[in-house]
Amino acid sequence: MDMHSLPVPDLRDDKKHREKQFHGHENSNRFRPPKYKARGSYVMGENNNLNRSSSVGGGSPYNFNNTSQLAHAISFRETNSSSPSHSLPLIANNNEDVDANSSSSFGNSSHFELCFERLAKLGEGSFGEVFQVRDRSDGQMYAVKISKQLFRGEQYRSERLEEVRRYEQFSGHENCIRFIRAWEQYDRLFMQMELCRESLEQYLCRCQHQIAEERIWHILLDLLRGLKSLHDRNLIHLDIKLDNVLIGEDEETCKLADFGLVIDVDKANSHHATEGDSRYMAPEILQGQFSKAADIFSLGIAMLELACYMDLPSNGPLWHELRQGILPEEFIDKISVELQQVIKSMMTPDPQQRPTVEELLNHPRLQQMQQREKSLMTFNYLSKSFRRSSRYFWLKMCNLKIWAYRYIFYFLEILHIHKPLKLPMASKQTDSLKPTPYPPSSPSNGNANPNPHPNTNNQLSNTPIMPVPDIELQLVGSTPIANRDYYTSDFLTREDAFDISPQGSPGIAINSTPLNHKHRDKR
Ligand SMILES: Nc1ncnc2c1ncn2[C@@H]1O[C@H](COP(=O)(O)OP(=O)(O)OP(=O)(O)O)[C@@H](O)[C@H]1O
Ligand SMILES: [Mg+2]
Repeated sequence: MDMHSLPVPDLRDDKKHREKQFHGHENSNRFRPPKYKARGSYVMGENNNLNRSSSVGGGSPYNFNNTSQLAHAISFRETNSSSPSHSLPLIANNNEDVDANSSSSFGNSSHFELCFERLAKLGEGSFGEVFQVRDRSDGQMYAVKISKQLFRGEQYRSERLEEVRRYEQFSGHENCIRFIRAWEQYDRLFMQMELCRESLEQYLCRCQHQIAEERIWHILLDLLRGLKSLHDRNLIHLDIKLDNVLIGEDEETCKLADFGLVIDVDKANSHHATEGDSRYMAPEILQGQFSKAADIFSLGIAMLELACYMDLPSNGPLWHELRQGILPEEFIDKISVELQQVIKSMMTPDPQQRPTVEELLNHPRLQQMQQREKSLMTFNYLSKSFRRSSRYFWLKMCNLKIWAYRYIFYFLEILHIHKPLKLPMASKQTDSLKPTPYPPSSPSNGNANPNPHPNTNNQLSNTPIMPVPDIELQLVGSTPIANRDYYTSDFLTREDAFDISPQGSPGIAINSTPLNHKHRDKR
């Protein structure tokens, strides 16, 4: 193929595009090259699965027909699936928050305004504006993409709704954007999806040329995985570019987004397919050849832009050189030979010679990374289950300890009932402790004076011998058995608890809860 003979796309120069976009002055139609009209006209994928499940009415601020004023949920999923896509977003109970610019009555506000608080504009493309919103019903943050153009006709509307089908299709994949639901109202399409941190384009502008090569490899791996989920279904993205790759909330995972141009490979060449951004466009697209290899080229050139911080041309001599396998040395030299080779292979002019997604995923470097990820996941899984089982085991042990202590104290209690302690008490008792007098000592045991203290013998002969308070019952009753672990020392080595000498106050002795260490400290 003589690549020199390729026609130069007639596009406006957009050198300042990146800066402008980063600062939010993007002209959204700038990147769209003139539409390539392939043979015949592109017929929208059969739309007979379309479910318009629910609708909410409202007076329109515009003058549309009645049907367009109603909010319709759009979904191509099975009606019995449990996903929320069949339902419209919930209208919050408290509608007072509806922003002042919109009319707050249910009758005049769009469903979007009733359900979401618009916080910021995240970006804009040729088809839609994307806003960061807070869902009034659950307080969570989302992104909502609102189509810019009104549905001019059924064909245009069908094309826009096709994007919903694709979002739904890839929503479950880790490297594709998570889709929540879509609905149409006032001849516009609204798509609610997960909120991402930023696009790769914005990331590149923020980091300048300081993205580590290791990170580039990780991004490539993520995008190849996302792309594989499309190619496995025989679908092609046709609009892979930094702006259509989003970085998730974890600031790590890269996700493919913007499925507006996705098309079935088999239908792509016989129908009216739309090519994407000319800066990322594979050369064969100009001849009307749409294939999976076109996505590989776009991903390759996007990696070149990311790794070498190269401003990609949308036309001109450099545009052609890049499509003839000539990569400017001053840029490509910045990266390792290994990465250079991968990018060059992805940008091979002949689409047949380009590696497939599977072949790229089998690259030794990417294999090694996947292997490392797998071992890390296994390690995380094992350590998680070890932590869980050790927690379970420890709980069981604690329960055993609790039961063991309970039994010990029940046992001690029983022992005490049968053999109560008979120790002398101080002659002066506090009023707060009203001890019951000892029963008269039995002559049979010959223990007329049970008090062994020599200094108190005389006093004791005139005063009744006081009993030992029921210490053990206080111990059991005042211990928060169910709430903590027990240590033998808590119960068994507390001298205070059993300190019933005449000087000691029985009141202190009664306060024998093992947890109360203050008493000991005071002394
Ligand atoms: N879920 C999201 N979270 C955060 N930002 C987003 C999200 N979706 C889109 N954006 C931002 O909005 C921009 C435009 O979104 P999107 O690419 O879907 O619109 P588009 O009109 O289809 O664009 P294009 O011109 O590429 O077809 C993105 O480049 C990105 O910066
Ligand atoms: Mg886009």
